[in-house]
Amino acid sequence: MGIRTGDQYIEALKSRKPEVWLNGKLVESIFDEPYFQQPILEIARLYDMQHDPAYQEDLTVICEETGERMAASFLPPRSYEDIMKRSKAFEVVARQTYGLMGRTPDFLNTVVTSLAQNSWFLSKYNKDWAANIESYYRHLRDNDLFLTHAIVNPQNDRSKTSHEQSDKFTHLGAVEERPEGLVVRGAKMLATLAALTDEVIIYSFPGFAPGDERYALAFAIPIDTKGLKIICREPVQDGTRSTFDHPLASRYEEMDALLIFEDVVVPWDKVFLYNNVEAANLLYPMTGIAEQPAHQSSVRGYIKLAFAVEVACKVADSIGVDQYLNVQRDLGELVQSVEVIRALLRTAEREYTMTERGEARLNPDALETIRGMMPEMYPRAVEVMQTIGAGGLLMMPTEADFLNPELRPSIDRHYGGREGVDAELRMKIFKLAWDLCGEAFGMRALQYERYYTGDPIRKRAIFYNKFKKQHNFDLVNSILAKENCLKEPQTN
Ligand SMILES: Cc1cc2nc3c(=O)[nH]c(=O)nc-3n(C[C@H](O)[C@H](O)[C@H](O)COP(=O)(O)OP(=O)(O)OC[C@H]3O[C@@H](n4cnc5c(N)ncnc54)[C@H](O)[C@@H]3O)c2cc1C
Repeated sequence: MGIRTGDQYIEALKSRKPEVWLNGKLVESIFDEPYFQQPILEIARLYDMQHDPAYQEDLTVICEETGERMAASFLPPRSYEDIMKRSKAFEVVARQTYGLMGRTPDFLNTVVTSLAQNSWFLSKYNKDWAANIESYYRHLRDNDLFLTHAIVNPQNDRSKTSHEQSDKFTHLGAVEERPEGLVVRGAKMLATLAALTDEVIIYSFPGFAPGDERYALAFAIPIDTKGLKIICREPVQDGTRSTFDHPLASRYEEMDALLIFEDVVVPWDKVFLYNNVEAANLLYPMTGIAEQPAHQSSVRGYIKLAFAVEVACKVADSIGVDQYLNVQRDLGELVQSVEVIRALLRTAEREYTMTERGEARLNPDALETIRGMMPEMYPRAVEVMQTIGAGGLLMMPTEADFLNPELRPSIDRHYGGREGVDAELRMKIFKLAWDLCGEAFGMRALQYERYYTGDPIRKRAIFYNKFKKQHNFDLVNSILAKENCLKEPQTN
């Protein structure tokens, strides 16, 4: 089939009925559910862009195997040109959603592409796993499917591993092997956009201990597979909020969910890893699933940060406070943080290396530095926005007030900004800012930057430990090696 249109994506959504729970109710029709409608249209728009002559060259490439167009995120990177082709595609998608939708289809396309490109690693343990991921990659690519993923065990008791939890199926694990497939039971988090996707892929961060064999799993299934329960978090919008009042929250709500597997049968040809703690722990370091998705998320994060910084600058300019030194200092800091991320991204792309098997991998240190800095830089941008917007963020009336002819003269008189910024423009700017720095939507977007790629604290500690192991400390060693003799005291 090749690249899908938005309509084809929506038709697929309408054709199935996954078990999605929202606000205590089973969702009857995903497409007709008001909470989901606008985000569905945003995703559909991304599929349509693949067919739009204005974007097609940036977003798609011709598949060598099929001769059809495919999303550029399915292109296995084998050169600098491939890296930059993908980078451009990630950026076009990110710009469309202002970086606020983190789990657009391109994200997991890169995960499956990197797993398939490195199937040699799985074949060391089981030839079928390698063949399964390769054919899954083709299935995903050729049908242009939309995936969610859940790779983290719910918190429950973090001081214990999976097999030590009081219930052995609190965390997702294998129950039994049957001829038709592997039966799995338990929960996994935090599947963003799960209700709106076609399929889900499960794998895990490293960290399995002996005894955790049943939890060492990787597989994929359609989102409407029997026994898969999707429980959504409390929504941040209800589908009726005005785009004037909530220009971002009303459009880009990415619903997160807990996935509970109630004796779900995973066909054997969709199992990529099972019952092998060593393979599960090495999956990240050996297959590039850290780097390829990190490329997508770095580009997206860069756009999101750049957007937040632009909003902060507009807030300051609209009320004339950016003439003050302290405000200029804060905004200058934010602009520099965008430049830091941009520079790191370009470094990661330029300083790629080729693996023995021909994969072009971005510089992992630069990518990890982006992932280490963003959890501080993005919240800082939000904090500066709150500080500069101050009380003004809390006095904005609604679209209904604005449209009321009785109120309008007062609004026009009292809600304007500096000269040249009328009440409508100022309200629009401040409402953008409020969605980012006050609304639940904005707090979720902030929490996303902190945690979407794992715990930033432990990730930074891992980064330091790797540095210590691999770095030769030649600068300091060279001075230590010099003969810095203590001078003998001069005697006359
Ligand atoms: C908005 C959002 C969207 C997300 N989307 C997805 C998604 O689509 N798919 C997906 O799979 N995941 C997703 N995630 C989940 C994300 O991967 C996890 O939140 C992240 O890995 C952190 O894990 P945790 O939330 O369980 O925190 P925990 O690991 O439980 O950490 C909680 C706190 O305890 C500390 N802590 C916990 N364990 C230890 C330890 N062993 N040593 C030292 N300190 C410890 C941490 O430092 C942290 O401060 C999303 C998260 C967010 C916030």
